[in-house]
Amino acid sequence: MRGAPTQETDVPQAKRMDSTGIAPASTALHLARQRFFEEGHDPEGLVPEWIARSWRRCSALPARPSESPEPLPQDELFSRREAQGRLRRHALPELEALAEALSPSRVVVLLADPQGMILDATGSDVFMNKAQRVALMPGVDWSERRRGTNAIGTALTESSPVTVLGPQHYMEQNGILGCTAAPLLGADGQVLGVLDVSGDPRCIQSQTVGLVRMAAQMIEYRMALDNRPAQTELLRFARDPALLGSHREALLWIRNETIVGANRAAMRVLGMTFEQLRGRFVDDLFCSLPSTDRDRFELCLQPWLARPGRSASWASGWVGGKSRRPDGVSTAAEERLPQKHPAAVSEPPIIWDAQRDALVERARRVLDCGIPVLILGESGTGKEVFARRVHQASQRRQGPFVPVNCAAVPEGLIEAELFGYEEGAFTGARRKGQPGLIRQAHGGVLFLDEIGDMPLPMQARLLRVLQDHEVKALGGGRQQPVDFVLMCATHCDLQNMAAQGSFRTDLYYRLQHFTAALPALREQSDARIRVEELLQSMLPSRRLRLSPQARDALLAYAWPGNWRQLIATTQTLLALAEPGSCIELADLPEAIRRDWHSRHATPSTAAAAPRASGARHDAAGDAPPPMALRALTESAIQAAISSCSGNISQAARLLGVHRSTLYRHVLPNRKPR
Ligand SMILES: Nc1ncnc2c1ncn2[C@@H]1O[C@H](COP(=O)(O)OP(=O)(O)OP(=O)(O)O)[C@@H](O)[C@H]1O
Repeated sequence: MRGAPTQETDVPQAKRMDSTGIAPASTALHLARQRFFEEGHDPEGLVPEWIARSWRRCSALPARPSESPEPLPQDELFSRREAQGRLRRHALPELEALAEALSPSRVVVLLADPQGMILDATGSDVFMNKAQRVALMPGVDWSERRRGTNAIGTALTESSPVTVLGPQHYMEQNGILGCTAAPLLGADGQVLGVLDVSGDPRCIQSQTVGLVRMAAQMIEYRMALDNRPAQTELLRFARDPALLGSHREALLWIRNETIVGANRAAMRVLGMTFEQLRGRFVDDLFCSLPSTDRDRFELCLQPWLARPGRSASWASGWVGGKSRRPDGVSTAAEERLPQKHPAAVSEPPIIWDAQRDALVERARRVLDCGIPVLILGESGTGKEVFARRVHQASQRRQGPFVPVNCAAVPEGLIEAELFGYEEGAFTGARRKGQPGLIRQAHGGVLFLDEIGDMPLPMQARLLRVLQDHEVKALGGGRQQPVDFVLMCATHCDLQNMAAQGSFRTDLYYRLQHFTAALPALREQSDARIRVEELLQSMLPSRRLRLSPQARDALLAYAWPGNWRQLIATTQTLLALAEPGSCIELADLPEAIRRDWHSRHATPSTAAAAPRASGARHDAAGDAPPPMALRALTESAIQAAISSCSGNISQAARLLGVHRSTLYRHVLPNRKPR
């Protein structure tokens, strides 16, 4: 059974937390644990009701949840990810934006499939390492059956957002976690997956809970619009016309005048559950419906639905299916609103200029002659966006564009991923073998991102493929001809790496014929104009304004994460602000506020600034600045990287951490792929 549209009761629970952790609730909680686990008494009244329900369910399980679950083998995890391609396509950008918004906290953002299997994780590597100790990582099943009461599993079972803090977890070992999760629901009421933020229990604040729910709503909205069931019409409505076209608009799917689907916003606006809505005639709910597919219409609620405080009229619009014109003339499906509210629904705009166009054109000419293109630039400068534009402009635009992030593929798997493998090539190989990404790029472009991180033996194999235009899969088989052009990207100094022996010189000479260097945002003389352009194209969709101070802070900020950081920040501001409101300096992320304060500091404001931005401040004024530890870490990392001539894998070995951990430090805004 699908529950009420939202389970708000867990927010106050999170709110009750103070800076010492779960203290206010802890006495009752420990008493509840003792009574339940040692004396067998029901915990009702001592813990939130969904925790009590879950503990009861877990104690009735035939087998105790596992304390040390083994993660799935890599290839099985790949298959599970492949099976959830659509979910991941819509959810991963939100995971990234959430991790960005929560980055100062020690949290990880997780995506799990409808069975509770964690597919993806991104966020603080400090907490990621801790989470791995309790197997909170991709490839592990966090259903209630396997891991007892926990936010992912319990949200799935309850079909409702839940927060589980510290000892509320069924298993004692999971008491180090604070987790808040929201199930991702399809229009037909099916659970499509779960979005979760986990961290130290003190990091799970009511703001975290709100952000997770908002991100879940955003994912559900994108998925809903991406997959309208056949023969249905979509009625879009909202209490406030400004919400039309945003992820907060209500959606009802209607077939033959009957409701067959609804999103969470529709359930909330109408005050009905999915079960109460499904099968109902749409005329039962509304006195009048739009007679055409106009995008603005005063919609009137049936008197039986009207309640004090519930407004009876909304703006609305129809999409697709048969037209509701009075003359009964049918029209083809029309997706009108997304075009009218582009920034709210569609991807953020790409800001381009004539200079980049000229660079694309030069790269296109080179690519069309079969010569590799090397793109240089810091993380987030748009190297992949650029590569895709070159591909789209090239003669190979009908062929595939296959991106591979060499830094994100585990070292042991990169060979199989790239070159493919034959049936039974190694333990855990998929039964039918796999063609490999190089062969998938046949007729198109292979884009190797972070080529500087490709292991040396792989570089030798890649070079052979580039020379022979043939590829041979692991585990035997014959050489197969391949026709692709290579585009590569890196933020490393490949020439220096080649001189130091950590990158093959012959491969370097093969790649460096044409390089396109993309400047960091802060290096562009017209950066302020570019940032303004992006803000101008995203903010009006929600009728948002910027206070002069907020505008100045955003325009003057150096954006170390470049476009990626700028977009994630703007999307978070859009998500959090009320439509029609004015964004103030205080609404901006701490780093941007701090930067603004440091530039506008007078002797007296300098002392007040950190306090205003919420940072800790020592009364004596001689405490180390809050960033000292991070600065120390960064300088140790930079020293290790330079002593290894930019080779991340070597630097990671030197520091005794995994290279993906190092990448997260060097490129804090990397996207998972
Ligand atoms: N010119 C641009 N205008 C607006 N958004 C952009 C622009 N270039 C890139 N972006 C956005 O910034 C984000 C990062 O882009 P992209 O992945 O191309 O960067 P990258 O340099 O390849 O990063 P990395 O090296 O970390 O893989 C994406 O969300 C992309 O849409």
